[in-house]
Order: sequence, then structure tokens, then C-alpha cells
Amino acid sequence: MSFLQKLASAISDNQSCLCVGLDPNLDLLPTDVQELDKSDVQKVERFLKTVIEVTQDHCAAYKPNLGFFEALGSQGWELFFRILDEIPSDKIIIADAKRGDISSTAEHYSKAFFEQTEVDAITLNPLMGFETLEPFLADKDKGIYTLALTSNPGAADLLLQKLSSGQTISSYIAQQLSYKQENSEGAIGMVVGATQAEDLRPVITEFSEAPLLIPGVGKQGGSITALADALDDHLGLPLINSSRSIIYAGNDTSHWEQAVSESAEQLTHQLRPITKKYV
Ligand SMILES: O=C(O)c1cc(=O)[nH]c(=O)n1[C@@H]1O[C@H](COP(=O)(O)O)[C@@H](O)[C@H]1O
Repeated sequence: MSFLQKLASAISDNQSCLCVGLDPNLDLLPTDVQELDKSDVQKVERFLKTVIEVTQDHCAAYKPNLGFFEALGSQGWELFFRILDEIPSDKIIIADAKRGDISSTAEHYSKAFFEQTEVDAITLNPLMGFETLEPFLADKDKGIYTLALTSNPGAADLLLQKLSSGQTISSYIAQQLSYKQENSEGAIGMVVGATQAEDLRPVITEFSEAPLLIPGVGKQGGSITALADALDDHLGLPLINSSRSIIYAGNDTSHWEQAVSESAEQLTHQLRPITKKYV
């Protein structure tokens, strides 16, 4: 099944465009997990397995962020593989790795993620130029999400700067990606921040069929209403990511698993005006 077919099925089967971000921070684990008589890696494993178990009825995708696994050392990398095995096979899995390097290195990043793991997609940084994306685009069963307009304040430092044409760098990236998609097997998507709703439209208009990965709702404060408005004419399927507001939702309660499940369910419900446009 192609990446785009799998993405469409994952969203329609779950009636949800929610992507649960797996960002395991040792300092934020629920108290009863922190108090387990186990190693840090074992605690994180227990935590993430439970998060996946209690959220899988309410989401279309999971996005493990490699930084949080790499911070646990070599065992963290092994844990990443075990966590991938826990994710149901009908979910989209996005490795949030934000890689980007010269082509010969990119070929190895592509092998590392697309041949050695079961992920469906990877996040990429296009700063080194568009040819660096090519090694990830040979297979129609795989997708890339390229940073286009990030959710953080620093998006203003570069991505929202204007070129002499008057176009922002974000819009230019989107335009170039749409040209690249014409000659690529793999699916090209874009990362755009929910916190940037007012600047989103000119960017996504340049590539209206792009699947979107949209972080920034929840802890970063992006508005779902403003996002729904900005996505009004967009054709590509969106995945809306939230990490901390879901996976640490239960930290102040004794039944944290239930709070995690409820927060995923609630966000899926809040995203309904967006989801129903696409299913
Ligand atoms: O590529 C990403 O996923 C990403 C891009 C971006 O512009 N902003 C952004 O927050 N992210 C990631 O999305 C997640 C957001 O986490 P929360 O703010 O906890 O929902 C983190 O894993 C970030 O690294």
C-alpha cells in the first residue's frame, strides 16, 4: 500500500487526524512510573507501551521523536525499535529525526530509517537544499515531512524572511516541494506549525496537495479554530500532532492512564471540524 493510501485509511478508519507525539522526558514521567524499581529505559518503555495502548483508539498516527530516545544512550536506540513494534500496523509512524545532509550521507539516513525500521515517514530539514531529500523519495510506500514553517518563534529568523521576489522562504520551500513531487515516487509532505495559523495560508497554497504534519496545538498554544480556518482550501491530508498535552495529561492524577486516553479522545473530538473535511 502506498504511503498516501495508508495515510488516508489511517485517518478514515480512526475518524481522527490526531498524531500522538512520543517524546519521553524522564522528568515528566507520572509519579508511579518514576517510583518503579527499574532502570530509566525500563520506566520509559513501560510508560510508552501504556501510552500507545490507551491512545490507539483515538489517533491515526504516532510520532516518536528521536532526540528523546537518543538521550537514553545506546539502549534508547534499541528501545526505539521495541516501541515501533508496539504500534499497531495500521497507524502511520513518523520518525521525527529532522535529518538533512549531503546526498551520500542522506542515502545512509534513508537506509537507517526506511530499511532498518518499520517507520512510514521521516521529518527532514531542507536547509542543505532540495537534492538532499531525493534519497528518501524512491519508494511510494514511504513519505517525508519537510520543515516548511516551523511552530517555534525562530521561524521568524529564517523561514518567514522574504526573498527578493517578495515570497517568504516558507512559501518558496512549499513551491519547490510541489515541483519535486512531480518527479518523485515517495510522498512529499510539509511540517507547518499550528502556532503560525496567520502565516499558513500562503505557504500551503503553494502546494495544496501536500500531506501536512502540524505540531503546535496543546502546550505550544496553537488555536484549532484558526488552524481549521487556514486549512479550509487545503487538499492534502493533515496529521495534527500533540505530544506533552496528551502523554503527560495524567501527571497530577493517580489514574494517569485514563487521563492520557481521555486527553487523546478529547483532542480528536476538538479536531473533528478539520477531520470531517477529509473523511
Ligand atoms: O517536526 C516536528 O514534529 C516539529 C516541528 C515544529 O515546527 N515544531 C515542533 O514542535 N515539532 C515537534 O513536535 C513536538 C511538539 O511537542 P508538544 O509541544 O509537546 O506537543 C515535538 O516533538 C517537536 O520536536
